Amino acid sequence: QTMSWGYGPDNGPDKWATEFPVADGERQSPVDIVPGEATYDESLKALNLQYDPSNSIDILNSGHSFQVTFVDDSDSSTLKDGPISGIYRLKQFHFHWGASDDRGSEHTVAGTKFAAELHLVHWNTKYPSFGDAASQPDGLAVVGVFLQIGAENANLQKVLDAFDSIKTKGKQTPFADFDPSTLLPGSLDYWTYDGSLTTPPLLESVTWIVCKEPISVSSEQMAKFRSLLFSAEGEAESCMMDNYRPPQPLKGRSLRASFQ
Ligand SMILES: NS(=O)(=O)c1ccc(C(=O)NCc2cccc(O)c2)cc1
Ligand SMILES: [Zn+2]
Repeated sequence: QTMSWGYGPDNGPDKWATEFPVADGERQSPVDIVPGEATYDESLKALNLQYDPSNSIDILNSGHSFQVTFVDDSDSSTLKDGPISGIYRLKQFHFHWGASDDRGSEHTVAGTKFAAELHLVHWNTKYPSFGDAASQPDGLAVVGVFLQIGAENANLQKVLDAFDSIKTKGKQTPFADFDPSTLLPGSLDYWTYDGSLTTPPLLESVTWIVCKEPISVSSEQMAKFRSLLFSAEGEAESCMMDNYRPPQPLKGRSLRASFQ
């Protein structure tokens, strides 16, 4: 019985290719973003993110991260413009983080690791559902935001305050009226490239949009992230940390910048 994927020595990123051969594919994520190698593209539009806080439903410990899930049966929380065409709906947001403040992000910037990375996951409404979109080359668009150690982030704290009721894998609790735009940086300058999901099934269906400006998180708040468990209730406790995939080869892909 093959163990399910995770981030440990026996089931972590170096082992994923066995069950998910696309792990060695041509458009895998994350990547190391080298600003000097990005091409400024003046045709790239500004990101148009319109989120309705009433669409937030619940917060879940998925066993790999935690996620806040949104109602996506209408165009009330959407991503438009930027590098994409059409309308993409917000499905969920989640994070990746480290066992210590010196690592945790998936994308890196000229080798620099941030303490954590936020992913806002959207799907292309030209397809009937997230699941259908996830298997299409233009099916998904994920906005990535780096978290850098600094001042406490009051907006992020609202998410962390829900952690006591989702400590173990599979637990979820209502999480209403949360506006994810409060987690966006002041500038929406971004890098963009064609990539994949950063966890199995690693589908090569993601237009990545990584914001240049980080948001802040305090060291104490990062400790709260690490209070979650990978393990389910009744299992041997395993702290949720280092749930990030390291950068993958760019393999000739173009990396564009929306800014000079
Ligand atoms: N870290 S990431 O943003 O690349 C990411 C976003 C979403 C997912 C995800 O939704 N996984 C579950 C899934 C994947 C494909 C089809 C499905 O129905 C569900 C995984 C990774
Ligand atoms: Zn992610």
